[in-house]
Amino acid sequence: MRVSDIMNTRVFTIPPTTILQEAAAIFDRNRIDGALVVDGSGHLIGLITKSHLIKAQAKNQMDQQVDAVMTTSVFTLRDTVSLSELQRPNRVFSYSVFPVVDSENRPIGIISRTDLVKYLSEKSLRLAEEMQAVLNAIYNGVIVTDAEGIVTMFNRAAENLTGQNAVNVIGRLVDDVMPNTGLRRVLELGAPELNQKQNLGNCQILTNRSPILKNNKIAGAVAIFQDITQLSAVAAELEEVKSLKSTLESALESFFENIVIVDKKGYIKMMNSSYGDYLGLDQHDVVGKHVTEVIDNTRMHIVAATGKAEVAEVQRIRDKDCVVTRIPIIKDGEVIGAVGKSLFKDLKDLKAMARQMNTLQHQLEYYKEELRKVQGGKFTFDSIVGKSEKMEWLKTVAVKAAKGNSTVLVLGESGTGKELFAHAIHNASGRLHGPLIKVNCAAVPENLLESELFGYDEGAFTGARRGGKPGKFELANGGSIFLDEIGDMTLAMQAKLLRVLQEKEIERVGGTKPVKVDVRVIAATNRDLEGMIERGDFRQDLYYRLNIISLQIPPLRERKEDIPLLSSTLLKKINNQTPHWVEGVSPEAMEILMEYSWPGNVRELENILERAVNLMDEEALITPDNLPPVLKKQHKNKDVDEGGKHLAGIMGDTEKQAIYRALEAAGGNKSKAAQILGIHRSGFYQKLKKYGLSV
Ligand SMILES: Nc1ncnc2c1ncn2[C@@H]1O[C@H](COP(=O)(O)OP(=O)(O)OP(=O)(O)O)[C@@H](O)[C@H]1O
Repeated sequence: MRVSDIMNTRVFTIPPTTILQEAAAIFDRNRIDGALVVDGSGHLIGLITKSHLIKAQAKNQMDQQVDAVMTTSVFTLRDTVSLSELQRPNRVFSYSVFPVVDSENRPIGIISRTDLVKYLSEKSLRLAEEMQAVLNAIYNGVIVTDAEGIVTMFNRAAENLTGQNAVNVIGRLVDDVMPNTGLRRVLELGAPELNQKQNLGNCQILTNRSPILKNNKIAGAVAIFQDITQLSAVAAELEEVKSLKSTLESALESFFENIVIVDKKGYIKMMNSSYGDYLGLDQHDVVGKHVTEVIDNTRMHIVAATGKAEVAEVQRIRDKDCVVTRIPIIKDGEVIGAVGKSLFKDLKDLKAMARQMNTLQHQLEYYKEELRKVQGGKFTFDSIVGKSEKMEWLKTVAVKAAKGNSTVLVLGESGTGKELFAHAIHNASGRLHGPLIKVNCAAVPENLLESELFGYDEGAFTGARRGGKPGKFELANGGSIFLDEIGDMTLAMQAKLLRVLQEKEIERVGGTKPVKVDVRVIAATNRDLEGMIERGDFRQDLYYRLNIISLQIPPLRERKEDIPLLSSTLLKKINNQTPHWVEGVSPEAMEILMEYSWPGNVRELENILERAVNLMDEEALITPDNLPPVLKKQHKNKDVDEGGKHLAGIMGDTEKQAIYRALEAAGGNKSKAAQILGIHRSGFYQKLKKYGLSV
């Protein structure tokens, strides 16, 4: 607003030569308090007021001219001067009237102090209203107090944020209505407090508090605050995203595989250091480059464009065939990029891993098998390989024998599979859920065998365990006991065993009362029990007890037709324990195996195959080279004989067959077989030995 809008237009001007007496008359006549003094050209040269006249009258100077008392440093207001200027200089208020002049300094009006005050108070009211409107319009809460801490301003945002009504707050001590504003402290210390976080109900606010200074004195305090709950949530989310990103980056870094991530246009967003190292590039330098510029034969940009995954593809990178997988990254149903990883940086790695896995798989199978063995007789008749007539017949007899409860005596040379039969019998019997306890009578020291078999009571002997110890018979209760190498038992032990078989009860060493046991006995030996009886080394009565059902397992040389099937079954077992996987036996090697006499029977066959597999590198079939010299030597001798078998050979074969048939007819009883053949028992034994036959 301009001065002319509010000025008083009644302008009284008088020349400087006017006598004061006259001037007083003009003032009275026109009821004015002052007049402007102008020169002959009408220019303002001063101001004379009633107070000038009063002072001159007191000094008896009323006959003097106006210019003697007028104020010359008069404050003139040009019409063009904005009223806002009037608020600044304090001296404005030291006069009761002020001249308003034009650009030529000619008075065009007068403005009184009363007008100015009136105007200024109206203006400040308007200003206050405007300010309130502005404050209400802003999003930040504003609380203003005076120097006493009385709230003078409280905007709408402050109302919303605090839940308080301005009407209830303004005019009251800030501490009474809002104890946490901190404004009292600001008033006391005069120091601003900026960026202060504080909780307000469920919100979090950020406040700036400052003192309001007037003439270097604290005239009040203001707090400006805003709700940063959402901002905090966003910041927290951002923190989370940041930490997730760094976790992801470290995860990718920790992978041994090469990993690259591209955006939908195929520009690299991330590459792990493993990939960078592999390419011989700095992983950070490649970010932002198109993937085709960085990785040979890449299809990452295609996958990012088509959204179609490509799994386990071979890609030549840096002159090596790598196995790579490319997966599109899909967000909200849209492909936004692709991640690629090369699992094997060289196909050779894949092969090595396949080999390793194969080995592990085989080892697993092996240990499973071993565990099965430890846990009990898990071999069944299906585990006994053999399609020869002799083996088929033996298995049929054994299956029948298994169903009953009678003692079974398994006879046969070492390595023929006696233990296998013992397991199979147990598992085919009604006792299969009970234990199968094995005792190798030859392996346990003679003096310990009794306590091993029957257990001992506490204090039975020095060093006996407290509480005693159950023997194998007690442990086998409800199941079967496999007494291996029974022919190696002393006569004294034989007597004790016989008693157990008869009484079906045992007596612990040092024990006083017998313990009933329900155990089926399966005994085995490779020794000639009948011959031992004759020599007085084995009790006949025990033999009869054991020999209720006897199974004579033929040696391998008498069932060579089983060799191919046995070989392939045993090879599978061996493969599970060795790093190589051998398919089978070559026809040439098989010919040698078929010719060999196999004194060690199936166990020997197993050992020879295992030896061969261990000597092999990558070959799939066992060849004659992989077999031990002793086998090949026998083969050569046979070749030499092949040209013409001399009579002794033919006679030997015939004799061997006759002995075998006699044994069969006698049900394995050697004395009877000798009788059938009409020869003496001792001569019969010699022939058995000569031809490697066993009962
Ligand atoms: N018919 C068969 N089928 C499969 N494997 C067999 C067969 N016969 C024997 N074997 C295997 O040959 C090895 C020797 O078998 P086993 O221990 O049963 O013989 P054994 O007659 O009890 O020997 P020993 O008298 O020396 O104790 C074992 O590894 C067994 O699994």
